[in-house]
Amino acid sequence: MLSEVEKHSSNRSCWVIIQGNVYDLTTFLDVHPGGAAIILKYAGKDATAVYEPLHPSDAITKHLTPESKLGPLVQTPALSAQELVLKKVQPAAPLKKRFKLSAVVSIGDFERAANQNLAPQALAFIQAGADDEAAKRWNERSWRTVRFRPRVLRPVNNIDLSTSILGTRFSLPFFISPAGGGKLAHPQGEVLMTRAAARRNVLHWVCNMASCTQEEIASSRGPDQSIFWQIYAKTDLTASEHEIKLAIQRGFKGFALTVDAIRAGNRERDVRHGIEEFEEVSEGTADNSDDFTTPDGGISAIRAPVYSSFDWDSAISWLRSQTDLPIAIKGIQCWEDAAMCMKYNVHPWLSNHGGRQLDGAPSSLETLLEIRKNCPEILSRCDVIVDGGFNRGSDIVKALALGAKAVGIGRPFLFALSFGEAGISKAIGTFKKEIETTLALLGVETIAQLDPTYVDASSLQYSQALRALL
Ligand code: HEM
Ligand SMILES: Cc1cc2nc3c(=O)[nH]c(=O)nc-3n(C[C@H](O)[C@H](O)[C@H](O)COP(=O)(O)O)c2cc1C
Repeated sequence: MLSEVEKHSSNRSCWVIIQGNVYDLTTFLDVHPGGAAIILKYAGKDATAVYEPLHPSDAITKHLTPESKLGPLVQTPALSAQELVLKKVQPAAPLKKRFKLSAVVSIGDFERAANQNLAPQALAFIQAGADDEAAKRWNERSWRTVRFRPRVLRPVNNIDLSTSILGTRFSLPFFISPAGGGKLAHPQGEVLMTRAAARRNVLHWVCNMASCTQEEIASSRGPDQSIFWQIYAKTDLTASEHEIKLAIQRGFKGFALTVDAIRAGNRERDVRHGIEEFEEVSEGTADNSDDFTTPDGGISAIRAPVYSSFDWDSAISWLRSQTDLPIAIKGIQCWEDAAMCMKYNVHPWLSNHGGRQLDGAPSSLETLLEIRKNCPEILSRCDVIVDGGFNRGSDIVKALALGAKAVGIGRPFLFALSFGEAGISKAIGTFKKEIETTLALLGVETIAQLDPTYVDASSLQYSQALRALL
């Protein structure tokens, strides 16, 4: 049990969890080639995320006695990750003033509200992008470089936003993107997203790192509600196979394999949170200039290791051996990989993970335009999904006009979740209203009527040069 491990957190008794097993490293501390101090930092905790990149795979068998292995951690992985995440969030000080839902006017206001209402560490985890967060900023700004070419004197009476995503019909062309840590925003977590999605007939593409279990989410579904499941392939592929099997039994109607995160991105906003940067200096203060240890990776570091040996052939045949349901590959960042999706009969999901993985990655707009230029048939043969930086309905319309089938929304819905189900519902309604207004002002009534003539993306090339300054 995790609570038992936590009791052994000193040099008198030092237990550490690595890859799901508990080790007693007390006697190993003095002979550890990396020194005792670094291990003691993780005493009583899970050190897998920091251990793995630093050690050869046979380090444990070579350097530890068999008795050091106390056994597997008795707990489901989903629960232990969740417990760890929630433990890391310092309780927010009681709020004197809370941002109220009725004051939210735009999607951006949900982030302003979250800044006020959420615990700072939860906020840092959700907001974080990789490195200097340039990709995260560019995601949003790149869409702003596209302008519309409205048509006038066209009858616009009934606007219909319904569309199909991977073969299932939904009322709106955007969806709740898979994003872990819902309970950081609201104690009930992702089930509230599922419920709000049911009311609005919007897709909730559930994340396998969700803080609610697959079962809780599946059973909170409304009648006839279709939800999809996103997976990371875990190093233990049989665990992922089991998860997919259960998802199929529980009625999930589509899958995504996320491929842009075989390592966790360097999310410094998350890592920096809570670090005390200054220390009192007095004569005799120890010189610690050779202390090369860095703070643990914040909440982002708490995740199961991802299987990193797939190539296209093995990944798709593995997925196909598990399910016949439609599959999207999430994290496509160039037209060549989108063409691979088409070749393998899966759907490309153009995403840079909200700028959380590789800073310098293209925004989904750039990848979409690459596809239009180099291999436009992808757009007719696959459902091309895009995400990253969408916080205006008008930007969603730009993506649809350029050939995207649906748009994923990540952070805005996490911020909205801080208001519970009502917040999610209001966020969906806000996007919907903005899309309807945009379509009316463009002179179209349905998504099918949109095409690239309604937008002009030519100024993107000039803005690209400015990206470095963002
Ligand atoms: C399961 C117990 C562990 C064993 C058997 C072990 C073994 C080793 C070995 C053999 C090395 C030398 C690697 C090399 O030179 O290639 C090493 C280095 C190191 N280990 Fe561990 N280790 C353990 C746990 C940990 C933990 C929990 C941490 C915490 C983060 C850690 C952090 C480090 C660091 C920072 C280095 C130095 C890496 C470098 O110099 O680049 N180790 N360890
Ligand atoms: C806090 C957070 C957690 C996320 N967790 C996952 C995840 O577990 N799996 C995944 O495929 N994508 C994950 N994403 C990425 C989102 O699915 C999506 O690609 C991204 O958030 C879109 O960018 P946006 O936040 O600007 O809308 C996460 C994003 C955030 C912000």
